[in-house]
Amino acid sequence: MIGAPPGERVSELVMTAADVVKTYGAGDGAVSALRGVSVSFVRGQFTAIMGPSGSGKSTFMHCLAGLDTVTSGSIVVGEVDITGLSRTRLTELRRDRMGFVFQSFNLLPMLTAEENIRLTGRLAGRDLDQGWFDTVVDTLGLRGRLAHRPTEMSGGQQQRVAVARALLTRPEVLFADEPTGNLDSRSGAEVLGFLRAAVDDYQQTVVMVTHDPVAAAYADRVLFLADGAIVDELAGPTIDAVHARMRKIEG
Ligand SMILES: Nc1ncnc2c1ncn2[C@@H]1O[C@H](COP(=O)(O)OP(=O)(O)OP(=O)(O)O)[C@@H](O)[C@H]1O
Repeated sequence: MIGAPPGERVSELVMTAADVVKTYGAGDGAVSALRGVSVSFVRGQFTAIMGPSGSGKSTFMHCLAGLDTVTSGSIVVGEVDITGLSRTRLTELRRDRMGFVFQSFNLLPMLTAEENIRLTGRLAGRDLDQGWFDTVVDTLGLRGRLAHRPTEMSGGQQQRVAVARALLTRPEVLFADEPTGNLDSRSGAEVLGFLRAAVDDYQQTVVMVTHDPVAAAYADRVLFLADGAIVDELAGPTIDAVHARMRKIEG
C-alpha cells in the first residue's frame, strides 16, 4: 500500500468552495456580496474569516453551510456538491454533518443543559454515544450544570453548552459565527480554548467568523475578505499580525 510515511499526517479535504458568486437582488439594486471566492478546508484545521463590515463574511459562511444559496460556483462538502441539493436534503446534510455555534447561544430556554446538548443528536435519530457525551461534557466543564436551564447559567456556560451540542454529533465542519461576541474576555478565551482543543485532540474542522484579532489568533489560518473577495491569508496568526493585516485592508 502506498501511503504517507509514518507520523506524517495526510491532509483530508473536507470542504471546497470554487468560484462562489453571490449576488443579492437584480438590476440597479444588485449587491455583489461574493465575487468568485475559492478556498479549501482540510480536516483538523481551524480557519478564521475576517474582514471589514459588509465584506461578505456572513454571506460566505452561510453559503458554505447551505443556509444561503449561491448565485454561481460550487461548494462541495465531503463528496457532495451542496449547491445542487433540494432543501430537504440540505437540511438533512446540515443536521448530520455540520455543527453551529452562534453569537447568541441559541439554546432552548425550556430545556436543561443536558437536554439542549442531546437535542441535535435526537433530531438526527442517533443513539447517544454515552462515552463521547461524557468526554464532551467533562472537557467543557459542564458536569455540574447539566440540570440547569439557560437562564440559570452565565453567558460563558451557555456558550459552552452550545459548543457541546455542536460537537456531540461529531460534525464534519463546525461553523462558529462570532462565538465570543457576547462574552467577557475570560469566558471568550475559555470557549476559544475548547474549540482549539477540539481541533487539536479530535481533528475537528472549525470555520469561524470574527471581528476580533484575539479570537482569530486561536486559528491555524485567517482568510481576509474585502469587498466580496479573499484578499489575503495568514497562516499561524498572532494577534499583532492579524491587527497589521486588518489595518492594511482597511487602509
Ligand atoms: N439579504 C440580503 N439582501 C441584500 N443584501 C445583502 C443581504 N445580506 C447581505 N447583503 C449585503 O451583502 C454584503 C455582504 O454582507 P455580509 O453580511 O456578508 O457582510 P459581513 O462581512 O458579514 O458584515 P458584518 O461584519 O457587518 O456582519 C453587504 O453589502 C450587505 O449589505
